[in-house]
Amino acid sequence: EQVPLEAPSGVPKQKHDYQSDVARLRKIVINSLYSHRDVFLRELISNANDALEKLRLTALKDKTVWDGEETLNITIKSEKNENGKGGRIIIADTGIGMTAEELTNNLGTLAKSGTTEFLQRAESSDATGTGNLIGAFGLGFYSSFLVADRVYVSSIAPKTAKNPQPAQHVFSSSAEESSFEVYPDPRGNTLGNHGTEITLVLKDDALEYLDTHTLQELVNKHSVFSSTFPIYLFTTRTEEVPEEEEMVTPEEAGEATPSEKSDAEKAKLEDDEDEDEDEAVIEELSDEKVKEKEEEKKEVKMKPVTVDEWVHLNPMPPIWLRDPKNITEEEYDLFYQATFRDFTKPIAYHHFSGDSGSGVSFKAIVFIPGTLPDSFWQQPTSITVKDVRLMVKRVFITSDLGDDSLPKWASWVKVVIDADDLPLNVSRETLQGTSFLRQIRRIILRRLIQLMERLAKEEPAKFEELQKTFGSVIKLGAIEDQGNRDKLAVLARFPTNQRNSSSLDEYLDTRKKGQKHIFYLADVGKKISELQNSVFVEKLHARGYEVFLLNEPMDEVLFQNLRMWKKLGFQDVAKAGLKFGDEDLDPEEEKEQHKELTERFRPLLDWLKKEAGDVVSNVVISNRLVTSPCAIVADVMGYTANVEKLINAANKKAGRDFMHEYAKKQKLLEINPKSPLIEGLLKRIENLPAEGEEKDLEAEEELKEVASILIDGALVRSGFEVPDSNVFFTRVDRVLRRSLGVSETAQTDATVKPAPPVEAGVPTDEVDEAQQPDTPPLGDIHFDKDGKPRVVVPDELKDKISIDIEEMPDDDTTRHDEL
Ligand SMILES: Nc1ncnc2c1ncn2[C@@H]1O[C@H](COP(=O)(O)OP(=O)(O)OP(=O)(O)O)[C@@H](O)[C@H]1O
Repeated sequence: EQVPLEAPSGVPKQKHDYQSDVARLRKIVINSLYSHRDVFLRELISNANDALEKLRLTALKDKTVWDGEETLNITIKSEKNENGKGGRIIIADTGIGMTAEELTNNLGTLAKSGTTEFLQRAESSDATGTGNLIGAFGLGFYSSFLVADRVYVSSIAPKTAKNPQPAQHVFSSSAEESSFEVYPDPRGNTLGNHGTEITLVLKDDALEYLDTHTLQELVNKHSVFSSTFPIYLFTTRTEEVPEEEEMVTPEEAGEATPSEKSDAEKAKLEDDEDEDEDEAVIEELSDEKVKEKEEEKKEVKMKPVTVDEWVHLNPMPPIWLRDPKNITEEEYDLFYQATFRDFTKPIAYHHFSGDSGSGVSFKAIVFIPGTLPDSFWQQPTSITVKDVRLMVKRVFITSDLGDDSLPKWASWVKVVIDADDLPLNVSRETLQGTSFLRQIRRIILRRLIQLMERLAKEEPAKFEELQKTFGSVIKLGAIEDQGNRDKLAVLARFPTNQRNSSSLDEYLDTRKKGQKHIFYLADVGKKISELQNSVFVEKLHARGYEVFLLNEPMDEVLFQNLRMWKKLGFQDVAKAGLKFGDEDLDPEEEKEQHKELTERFRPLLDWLKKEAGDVVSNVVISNRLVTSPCAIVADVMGYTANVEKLINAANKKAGRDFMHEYAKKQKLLEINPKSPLIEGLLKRIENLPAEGEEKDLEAEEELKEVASILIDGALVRSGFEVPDSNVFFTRVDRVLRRSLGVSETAQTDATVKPAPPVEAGVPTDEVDEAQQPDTPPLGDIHFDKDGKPRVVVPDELKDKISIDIEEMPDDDTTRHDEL
C-alpha cells in the first residue's frame, strides 16, 4: 500500500548513512530485544513529552515559539491498511519539532555518553542481560524498529529568527537499510506550527499493536507517569443511534482532533445541562400520553454508527498533586522510574506539601533511590545535583538548581517539587538570587532526614537497606554538614564487640555505671572479627563493656569531629589513659598500686626501654590487658595504628614532616603485670649478673632476642607495622631452633644450581615431552599419534561440537584469516 509519506519520484532526497554506533544499536534492537518490544511506545511517548517540555521552556524566553494557547498534547492512532493486511501506528506531539538538519543529526547519530560501553555490554551479553540494560540505558527512538519495518518521522520546528520559514520534513528509514533519507514532506504542512509525527509501518508479527485496547493497556502500564501532557488515543466504537440523529452530529463521525473534540464535548455537556433544566419543568404526563410517546419511540428506527473518539488516557492530575492517601506504593515506584529513568525501585519516599517560608506554597515528593552512582565515591569532586525537578504550577522549569544547591552528601536525592506562586519565567540564573532556593535546600534536607528517621523507627528492613547503600554517606553528612550533624550522627550505625550494628544512642543505653567514655577501636580495612580479638578490646570485652569497632575510613573522623556525645567523650582504646570509670580503688590508692607494681617491675621496664627505644618513648604497666603479655598503645599526642596508616599513605605523596616523625614515636609499650611471660622475663632480667660482675653475654643475647620478638609481636598485635619483617623472622627462626635444640649456628646448605645461559645462535624449538602439561590449554591445536591435528575442547563440549581442520600444502601462500 502506498504510504502518502513516501516521496514521489523526482522529489530531491538526501540520503545519509547511519553513524556506526547507531548502526550497531539498531542491530541490537532489531535482533536481540524481541521479548522487550513493548518498550517502543514508552520510549516514543517519553520523547514526545521531552519535546513538549522543550517547547514550553523555549517559549519562556521567546513567545513567538508558542503563544501559550495552542494545545500541547500527544496523540496515538492506529490505522489498518484498507486491504486488510498490515497497518501503522502514528504517534504525534505538538512539541518543539525538528528541522531537516535536526532530523539528520538527532536521529542519525548517537550523542549519548556511555553509548559505546552500553553497546559493548549489550553485544557481549545474552538477551536476558540486555533486557536489564534497556532499563538503565533507554533505547529511545531506535526502539521503533522493534515493531516497525519502516519508520517515517515527519516534523516541523517552530518559526524563529534563525529559522524564519520552517518547512515540514520527513525522515524515512527501514529496519534493514544502513542508511536513511530526509526530504520535504510530500503532504505539505500537516502538523501546524510545530510538532513531530512518527509513523510506524508495523512488521507482520507486530500487528497486535493495532488493537487500541493493547495500546491503551501499554500506556496505562508504562506511560501514565511519563508525561505531564495529555495523551490521547484514537478509538472507534459502534453505537446505536436514531436514524435522524445520525445527521445531527456529523463531527462525531469525522476525525475530531483532541482539541476540537473537547469543544464538541463541551457542547454536548451544555446540551445535557439544558435537558436537565427541561426536565425540571416537565409536566406530569398522563398514562395515555406516556403510551403515545412509547409508540412514537418504537417507530424511531435505530441505526448502528461508528463513533470515533479521542480518549484521554492520563486524566488524573500528576501524582504529586494527588492525595497521598489514594496513591499506592506501586504508583510511586512507577512514577519514580518513569521520571528519573531509573530502573531500580526507590528505597523510600516522602510526599508532602508545605510553605517555603516566604509565602510560596508547594507540593513535593522526596525519593531515596535504590542505588548510589559509582561516581559518588570515585569522583567526589564532580558530583552535581541533577535530580531535583522544579516545577511551577505543573510546568517543568529546571532540574539544574546549581551545583551547591544541596550539600555533597545529599546530592543523590531525587525530588519533584511543584511551587504554586513563583513567576513562570524563573530560570536557573534568576533562581540563584532568590531566598526560595535556600529554602528549598533546607526543606529537602529536613524532609530527607525525617524520612530516614522514620525508616529507623518504623521500618527496620528498609532501614537496613538504607544503611547498606547510604551508611557511609550518612557519616559523611554528619562530618561535612554542620547544621545537620547531630541528626545525621543519630542515624549512623557502627558494629561493636557485642552486636552487628549500634547507634550512638543505643550504645549509651548499655553503658556501665561510672563509664565516662564511649570506647572505640579504629583500624581501617581490618575485618571486624580481627578488631574484636584485638588486645585493646580484650579486657573491655571480658568485663562486659561495649566497644565500637570502626573499620571504615569515615568512622574515626566522625568521632573526632563529634568530640562528645551526650556529654560523654570518645576514648580510643588503643591510646594511653584508658579508664573504665568503675575502678575499685580511689585515684590515690590506684596511684599507689601502680607505683608498687612499677617498682617491682622496674628492672624489666628499664631494660625493655633500652631495647625498644627505637619504637616507643616509654614502657609502662598496663591496666587494659587480660591475657596478652604486652601491647603498643599510642600516647595521648601520638598516632594510633589507624591514623599512622592513613598518614603514611598520605606522606608517600607529600614529603614527611617533623611533626609526623615526632608523633610517630609517641607510643608506649604497655606490659601486663599478670602475664606469666612477663613474670618470667622479669626473673631472667633480675638474674643477669649485676653491674660490675662478669657479663653473661650469651644469656643477654638470648634475652635481647626474646625482647625484640615480644616488641615486634606487640606492634603487630596492636595493628602497627613491624619496622623490618626480615629481621623479625630471622629472630623467630633462631628462637625456634633453640627451643628445638637445633644448632643455632649450623648453616643451611645454600648452594644452588645457577640457571644456564642460552647458547648464542642455537635455536630452542626442541620440545621436552616430559615437560608438556597433561592437558594442553583449551583451543590449542595438537597432533594425534597418527599425526592428525586436533583442537582441544572442554570435556563437556566434546560431543557437541566438531571442528574440521584443513591442511594447507606447504607451498600455499594464500592467507587464511578466517582460520
Ligand atoms: N518527538 C520528538 N520531537 C522532537 N525531537 C525528538 C523527538 N524524538 C526524538 N527527538 C530528538 O532526537 C534525539 C534522539 O532521540 P533518542 O530517543 O534516540 O534519544 P534521547 O531521547 O536523547 O535519549 P533517551 O530516549 O534514551 O532518553 C532526542 O534527543 C531529540 O533531540
